[in-house]
Amino acid sequence: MANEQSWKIPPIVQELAAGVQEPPSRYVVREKDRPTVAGVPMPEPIPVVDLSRLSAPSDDHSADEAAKLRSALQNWGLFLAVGHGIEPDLLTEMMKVTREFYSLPLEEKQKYSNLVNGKEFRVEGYGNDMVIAEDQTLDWCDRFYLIVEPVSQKIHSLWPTQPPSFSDVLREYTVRCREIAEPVLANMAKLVGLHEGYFVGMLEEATTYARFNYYPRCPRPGHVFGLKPHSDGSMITVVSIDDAVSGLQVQGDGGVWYDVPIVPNALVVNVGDTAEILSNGFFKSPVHRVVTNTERERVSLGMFYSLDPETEIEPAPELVDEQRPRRYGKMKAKDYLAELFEKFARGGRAIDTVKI
Ligand SMILES: O=C(O)CCC(=O)C(=O)O
Ligand SMILES: [Fe+2]
Repeated sequence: MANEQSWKIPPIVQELAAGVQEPPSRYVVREKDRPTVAGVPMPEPIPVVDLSRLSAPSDDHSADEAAKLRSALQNWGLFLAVGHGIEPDLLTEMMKVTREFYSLPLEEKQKYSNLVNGKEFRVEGYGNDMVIAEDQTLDWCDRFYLIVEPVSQKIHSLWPTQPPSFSDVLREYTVRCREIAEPVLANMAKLVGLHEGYFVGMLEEATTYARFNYYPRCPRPGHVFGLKPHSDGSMITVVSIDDAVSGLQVQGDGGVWYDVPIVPNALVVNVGDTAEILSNGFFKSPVHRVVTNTERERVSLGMFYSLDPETEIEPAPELVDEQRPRRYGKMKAKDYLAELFEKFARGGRAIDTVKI
């Protein structure tokens, strides 16, 4: 029986997409906000940073690479990481089990639903957007969120038993991804004149979320968002994007949307709102979105390095002075996350609520 709140429980897009010729109206973006599916190629090539060079003992290479990182983070808030040490086989395997998970029958995936008792939304689990308003525009994607670190925060019952290797591959990938995040954060701290361990230290015992995204084919890519424009709430995010199907776009100066190209075995690393706030605006958390296509489904996996829920997010005192007054207020990480979901649902940005 449909009750008055049934709009709060959106359908699984994968199921919906299999049966419709047109996206239902709840997915259709207002005309003025609709995406141009072929984004603009980057005006300059998207920065590629070789992490093996960045971490090499001080020599010319590491200085060159640090300069590239600086310009990438200041101009785009995002770069493609190569030389990151994760073997191509592990990347391939991670994406393979992601696709296999989404190929499972609906009843199997629903065992990990993000709706507690079939109605209360929580971040972790499998499903769709948190719906807070009946007129909210929904995204053309399904997602599966898991806390992967620290072990004490994991919700073990949400770790899928199918495909059988999913959990092992994810555990291995989590360890290896942290080996990427930490040197990037150490270099980011150095770029703003903080000691190397400043940001890394804040992430010890903090929460890392894995978000598996699934974007079904869409009969009208120009009318929907795979993922609406947003910035991530994390400190940084490491994303493994589909190696064959593009769709990720980043907003550059003047509001222009640029396609992020696929570079084999590279990972996308982007700054999140937390790093923007902690750095007092030195780093910019880029607005990005995902567009769909008529031909092929697409998957991606984001690892969101976030602060411990009880920690206050606020500019590092060392980065606030008369020349650079404080640009952001403070908010507990857990409250920021709640704000992020709320704002995301309404198409806004949480960071705007703490800007001074
Ligand atoms: O699918 C992608 O390429 C990006 C996903 C993303 O931006 C996110 O999960 O926050
Ligand atoms: Fe994102």
